[in-house]
Amino acid sequence: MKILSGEQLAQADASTIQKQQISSIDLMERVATLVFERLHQRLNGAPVPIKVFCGIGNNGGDGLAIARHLIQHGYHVTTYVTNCSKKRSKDFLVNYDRIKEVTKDWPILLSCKDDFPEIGQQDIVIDAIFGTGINRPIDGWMAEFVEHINNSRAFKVAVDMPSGLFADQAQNDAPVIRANHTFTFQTPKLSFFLPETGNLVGTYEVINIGLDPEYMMQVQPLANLVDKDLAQRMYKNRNPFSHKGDYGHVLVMAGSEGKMGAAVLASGAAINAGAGKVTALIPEDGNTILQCSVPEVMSILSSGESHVTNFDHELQNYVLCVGPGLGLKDDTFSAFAKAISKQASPVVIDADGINLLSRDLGLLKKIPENSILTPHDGELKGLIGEWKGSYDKLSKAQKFSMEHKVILVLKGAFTFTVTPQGMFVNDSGNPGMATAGSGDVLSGVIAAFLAQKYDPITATLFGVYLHGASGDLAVQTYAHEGLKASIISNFIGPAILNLFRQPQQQPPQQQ
Ligand SMILES: NC(=O)C1=CN([C@@H]2O[C@H](COP(=O)(O)OP(=O)(O)OC[C@H]3O[C@@H](n4cnc5c(N)ncnc54)[C@H](OP(=O)(O)O)[C@@H]3O)[C@@H](O)[C@H]2O)[C@@H](O)CC1
Ligand SMILES: Nc1ncnc2c1ncn2[C@@H]1O[C@H](COP(=O)(O)OP(=O)(O)O)[C@@H](O)[C@H]1O
Ligand SMILES: [K+]
Repeated sequence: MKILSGEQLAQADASTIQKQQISSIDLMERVATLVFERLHQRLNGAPVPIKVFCGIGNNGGDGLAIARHLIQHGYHVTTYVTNCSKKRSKDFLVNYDRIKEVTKDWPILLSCKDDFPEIGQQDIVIDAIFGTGINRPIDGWMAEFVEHINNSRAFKVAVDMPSGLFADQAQNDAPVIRANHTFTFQTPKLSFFLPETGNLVGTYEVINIGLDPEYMMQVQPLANLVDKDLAQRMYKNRNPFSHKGDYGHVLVMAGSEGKMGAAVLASGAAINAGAGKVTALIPEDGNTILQCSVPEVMSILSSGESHVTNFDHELQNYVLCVGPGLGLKDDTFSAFAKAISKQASPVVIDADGINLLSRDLGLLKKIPENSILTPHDGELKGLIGEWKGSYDKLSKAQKFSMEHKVILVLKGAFTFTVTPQGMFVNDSGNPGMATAGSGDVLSGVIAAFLAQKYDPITATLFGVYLHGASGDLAVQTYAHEGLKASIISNFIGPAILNLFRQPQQQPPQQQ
């Protein structure tokens, strides 16, 4: 699914009005009806007090139309307009009049602090103050009003976006409604996925409002969301007559004294994700640990006892995955430099591999095009330097990716994959995955898909998605707290099966 900017959504809106021969007021009615239906489905006529707060632009127009539908269906609705400007949108004004068709009461105008209504714990607040048209931080009495809503314990539903939030631009500590749930139109917004603002959205639900398909198809998005649908389309079926040679060989160069687990996790994950063969190049003292932990993985011992000191072996045709638990000793650096210089096809570099690379960024010239680097934020600093906020980080990462022709996997709650061709946001995963070693598993999984001849971008996106999806399945049995890296690895197979499982149908209702 594409993630568009506020500006692109406005263009999509205009293109829809032109091509579908629909007026803007009818499009607003379509949108409001879709939101109402979802609310009605959940509320099922419950007599809860609903307070609808509307701005004076089209987001406010949506709010007024939603309020009208709710009133028409017997809900207990009070409608308010935040009277912050005289410049009201045309479609806001039409819906302002239309509400009179269903109630004797005009919406209550709010113009200052004295007008703020009390908001009860049982209330449902519908936030339709500002959407994508916000063009500056909310200030003055409106800022106090946002705080007033946030201080209430009511359940808050945002229309399109929590008011005050910018769709795709940095904002400092500007006031924003802290929503519990957001109905967003056509595409989610970039700010939903960033750590500074993602928590303001609550859970989100995308409503397809039928914007012009031709525009949606050709527009170059800010990013693409990788969800179950897309992951399913990436999967490659196996040929019944295939053998292990068809699924590639991963060479995991990893581990040092006290960190052999990283080598075990990365190489074990490569096996679990379907690599035909996996070999670990590890320090001598780690051999027993590795062979006892994952018998499916072969080993090559480096001459160093406690850390890897050389890259001498006879293997041909393998995919290199280098870095987990490798350590930062000088002779490990030389072995790392030799290893990456010998590669002709894309490699996966993680953890200490990235730290070693940061020691001499000149080595980037030796890395094959489309190699995959999987830094967490600490490791990323060695590559792109410091940044100020997520938008700056993403822009520096994009520059780095294009300049060095590499794929960057920026790990986090929503992992961003930055490629020279564009940016992708991953939709799977949960906070149970914030546990030591889960990144090692990810690097093994991505290398396994490279070995299975997925192209580098697909191997990365599919690997990142499945890694998160494994965590999401495992958490149902282990809870966030009980999740650990080896469990995530063991759920990769079930996560692949789950890609093709349909959501359970509700049993038909008895008459
Ligand atoms: N995309 C689609 O296809 C569809 C979109 N639809 C809906 O339209 C919404 C976008 O509507 P929109 O463009 O009218 O902007 P909106 O968010 O209502 O706010 C703009 C108003 O707020 C004002 N204003 C701005 N910042 C302010 C501030 N800090 N403090 C105070 N005032 C501020 C600004 O005034 P001004 O800058 O002139 O002072 C202007 O009057 C979108 O989110 C969705 O809900 C659907 O109905 C149909 C399909
Ligand atoms: N809150 C979260 N939600 C979703 N995924 C998460 C969350 N926290 C961590 N993860 C995932 O867990 C992995 C952690 O990787 P990393 O920090 O490299 O761990 P380690 O270095 O211990 O192996 C990443 O893939 C990251 O996206
Ligand atoms: K809103």
